[in-house]
Amino acid sequence: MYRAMRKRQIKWTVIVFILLAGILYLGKIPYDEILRTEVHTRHMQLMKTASMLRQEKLLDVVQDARRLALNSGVKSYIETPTADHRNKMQRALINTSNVYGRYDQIRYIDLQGMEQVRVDYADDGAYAVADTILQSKADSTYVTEGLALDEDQVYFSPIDLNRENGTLERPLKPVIRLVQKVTDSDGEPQGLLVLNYAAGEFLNQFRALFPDLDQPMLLNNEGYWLLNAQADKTWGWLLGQPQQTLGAERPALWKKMQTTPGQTMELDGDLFSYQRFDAVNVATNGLSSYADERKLIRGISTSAKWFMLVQTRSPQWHVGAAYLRPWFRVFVVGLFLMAAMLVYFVIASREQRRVSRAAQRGQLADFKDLYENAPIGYVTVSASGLITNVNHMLLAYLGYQREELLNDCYFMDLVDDESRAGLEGLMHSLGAGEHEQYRLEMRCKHGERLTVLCSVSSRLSTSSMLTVGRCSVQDISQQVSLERSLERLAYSDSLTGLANRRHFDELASRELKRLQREGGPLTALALDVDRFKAVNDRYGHAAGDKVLKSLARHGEKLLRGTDILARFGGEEFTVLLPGATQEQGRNKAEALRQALAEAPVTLQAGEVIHYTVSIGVATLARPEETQLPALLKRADEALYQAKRSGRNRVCVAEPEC
Ligand SMILES: Nc1nc2c(ncn2[C@@H]2O[C@H](COP(=O)(O)OP(=O)(O)OP(=O)(O)O)[C@@H](O)[C@H]2O)c(=O)[nH]1
Repeated sequence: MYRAMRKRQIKWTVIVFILLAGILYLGKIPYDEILRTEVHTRHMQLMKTASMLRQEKLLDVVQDARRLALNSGVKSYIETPTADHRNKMQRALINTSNVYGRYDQIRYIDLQGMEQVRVDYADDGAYAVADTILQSKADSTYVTEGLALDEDQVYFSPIDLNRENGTLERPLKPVIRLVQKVTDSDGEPQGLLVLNYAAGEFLNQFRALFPDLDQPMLLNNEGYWLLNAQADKTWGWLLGQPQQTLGAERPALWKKMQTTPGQTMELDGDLFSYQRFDAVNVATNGLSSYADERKLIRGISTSAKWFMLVQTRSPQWHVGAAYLRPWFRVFVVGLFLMAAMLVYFVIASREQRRVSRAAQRGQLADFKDLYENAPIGYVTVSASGLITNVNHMLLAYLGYQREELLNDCYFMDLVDDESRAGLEGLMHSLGAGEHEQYRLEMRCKHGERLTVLCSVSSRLSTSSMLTVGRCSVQDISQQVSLERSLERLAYSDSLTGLANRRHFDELASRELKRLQREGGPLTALALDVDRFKAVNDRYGHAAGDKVLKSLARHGEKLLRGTDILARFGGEEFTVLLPGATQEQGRNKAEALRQALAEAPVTLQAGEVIHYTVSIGVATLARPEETQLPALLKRADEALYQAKRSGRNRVCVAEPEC
């Protein structure tokens, strides 16, 4: 049994563990979705901020160029290109470079593409380079584009790395060239202002916007990295590494970025968010004061189309997840332990209940068996005495079918009126919860009576009201019959059935007490068969017995109900006549003598035995119990006197003094 229980416990523990794991896993899915959404929201917010930052930076550069174009030093050289005015222009350019610190170079290039003034920015400040290293930039795209500008337009070059004399400057210096056309007071174009914006500033600020959990990247329109945590992947098209593109590394992502507006996607467990940088959307970024400027910016919509890409690696995007915290792991272990304990206790208690129910069923079956097949009768009654159950033996006792009694018959209806008192006592004991025994006469179906011994037991409610009563019913008819036989044997003469000496003494004592209370005389007769020995001798002992029985029957007939006739032994009989005076006693004795003398006994052989009796009579006028032996003695003496006087006669004893 315990092994089966252990197996069930293990089986259910495994099932509950699988269910719990399933629930936790299912709970993790939406939870991860929330985390993804949080990361996505953060990515989007930061990219929006970055977009605004970029826009702000570019428009600041435009503003700087505009201001510089209006600078008096610049203007004076344009109007009158003297050496003095050139110095003024140089100072203006140096000034601007120093004030903002974000221009690697600021140049003034004439309409032929020749550098007229060039101010470089170094760690210790801006300075004008020597005239000897000024170069012609007529072949540069930005010069061509600049010369084609309308008035008030500016041109932004694509981002590039700065070169010195044709070779890339180290460390790498990302640069965006801004070209502003300048005109004289007549509106005639005179040259170009070219500001090399050191974009490293912006790239660093862009990077600093994002927390360490995220890896922000910038890519140009062709998928080359401008910014990447792995620096060796950047500027591939300028460093002779054309394969270093996002398109080569993650084709699916790159394709998605080109076809779908900004969104988040998960690749190999990492979360990616991307967004296109689009200068045309300046107004939507809240920089409405610059809204008009965008119309004036040329080239930005194509050459400066970048992509922002933010990657948050798998461990990072759920780094704050509750299920990675130590307390959650403790909670889960606790949960599983509790589940295991719960399974253990539930199954143990179910097993205990099962065992207990089986035991109860066994007990109930035993009880039913004992009840139904008991060798004595059982009857169960409700509070009103209605029979609700009865066993086989009681049905056999009474001769009923079960359906004749069940729920249709009251126990009282089965008890004889003679036992009313016993029945009342029985019902009282049932109601009081007493265990008592009652001897009752029950009525059988066909009218016979059955003497039974009923033992009662009952179940009471909490308010001491009878709920169920039960009686065990034992048939004691045989016992009662035996008792009566024994009683007869103990109190009667076995030959004649008359009272024996013992019974006579009891009956006489009772009568004496009554007479003492009520008053009245008492007469005793002593009766003896005359020459009985001769009867025995002549006809045999059996014939003598027949004579004695005949005498007893005739004597009983002649006497009153209150008179007591007893055989003391042999052929001697005694009669007690309560309330009879001496005269009445003598008359009764005489009547008895005559009747017996006239009642001979006929034997089977046809012989007739005539016999006579002698009777002695003695009377007590005021009897007392102690006087009985003396009374009987006096009657005996009178009997002897009758014998001596010739027999077949009545003699009366002298009254006592
Ligand atoms: N058949 C029979 N005889 C009995 C019984 N009890 C005593 N007897 C006999 O009764 C006889 C009594 O005889 P006795 O005492 O001599 O007296 P009797 O013959 O009647 O003579 P008297 O009394 O003097 O008239 C004896 O023979 C006993 O054996 C009995 O129960 N049945």
